[in-house]
Amino acid sequence: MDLSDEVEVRVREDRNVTVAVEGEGADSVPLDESHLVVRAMRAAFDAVGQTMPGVDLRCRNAIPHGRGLGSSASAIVAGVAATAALVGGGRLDRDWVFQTAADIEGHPDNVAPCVYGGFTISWHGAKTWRAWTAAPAPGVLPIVCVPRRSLSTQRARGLLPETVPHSDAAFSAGRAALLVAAVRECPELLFEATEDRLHQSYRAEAMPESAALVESLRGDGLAAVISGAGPTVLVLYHGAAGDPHGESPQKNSAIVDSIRRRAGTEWHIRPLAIDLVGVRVTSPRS
Ligand SMILES: Nc1ncnc2c1ncn2[C@@H]1O[C@H](COP(=O)(O)OP(=O)(O)O)[C@@H](O)[C@H]1O
Ligand SMILES: N[C@@H](CCOP(=O)(O)O)C(=O)O
Repeated sequence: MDLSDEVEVRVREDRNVTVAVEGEGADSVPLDESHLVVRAMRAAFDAVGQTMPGVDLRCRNAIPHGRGLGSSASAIVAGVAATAALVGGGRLDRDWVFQTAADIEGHPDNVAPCVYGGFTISWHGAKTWRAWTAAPAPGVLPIVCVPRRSLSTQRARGLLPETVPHSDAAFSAGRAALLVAAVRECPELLFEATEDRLHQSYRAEAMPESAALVESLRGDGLAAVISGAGPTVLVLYHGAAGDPHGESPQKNSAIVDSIRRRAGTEWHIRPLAIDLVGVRVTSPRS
């Protein structure tokens, strides 16, 4: 989705590292070596066998933290992409960034869309992280409902059971396959494709308001799910069910207004474009 942080990196003459943060996380993230972008840069320099130079980092953050919108993956990808550009003379090797960032994050779920943009499926192959990317069908509009309260991915993970019933696993495999067809070609199937039996009910106790909003929006026929590990609610909208005209700007704005009314003032409702490019490195500013 088209929601991104910006990290400006200036190489220093000495080995010191400074961090300045504006926007999301400005009052909570550390400003020292433990800052996630610094950690990612250091790990990426280690991976290429080079010593990290001193840098001044300026982070302008737009992605809310701990909301299931992949802020940690974005920070890691920013640090690794900056390193790739510094060691590669400005050239961005996306595949290397993907491998390195997924190693650091420990899974590729959010790193893959950050690096490549679009709709991605990612997994671990025999030896390396793998990703398949494609553009969603025209007119699929993601709408995120972001609550004020955050929830760490670590806590949400802790609520998942070690095992699930075989019937739920089979149901989920079918829905995962259906989701690919729905996002790529048949958005009218998005509602059924987003039925979940793998994580939402287990995590509901940690985010009851999100679980209630998902249920209420799905009651209206909207394809609402928990985004990532939560607590953001994501709606994948594509016109009203049975409407032959599909989406339109007016209808999109009407649906956003209706979600706003339903969710209430505790939620920030944002329609987001789909970014098909992924991480970008721009030339040094003068
Ligand atoms: N831009 C950033 N800069 C520094 N640290 C970050 C940044 N984004 C995320 N983090 C770290 O990652 C944590 C959130 O990660 P996580 O719980 O996985 O949630 P999310 O769904 O937002 O990725 C934050 O509390 C912070 O420690
Ligand atoms: N899909 C994974 C990872 C979610 O990460 P997040 O940072 O988007 O919350 C999961 O559900 O655990």
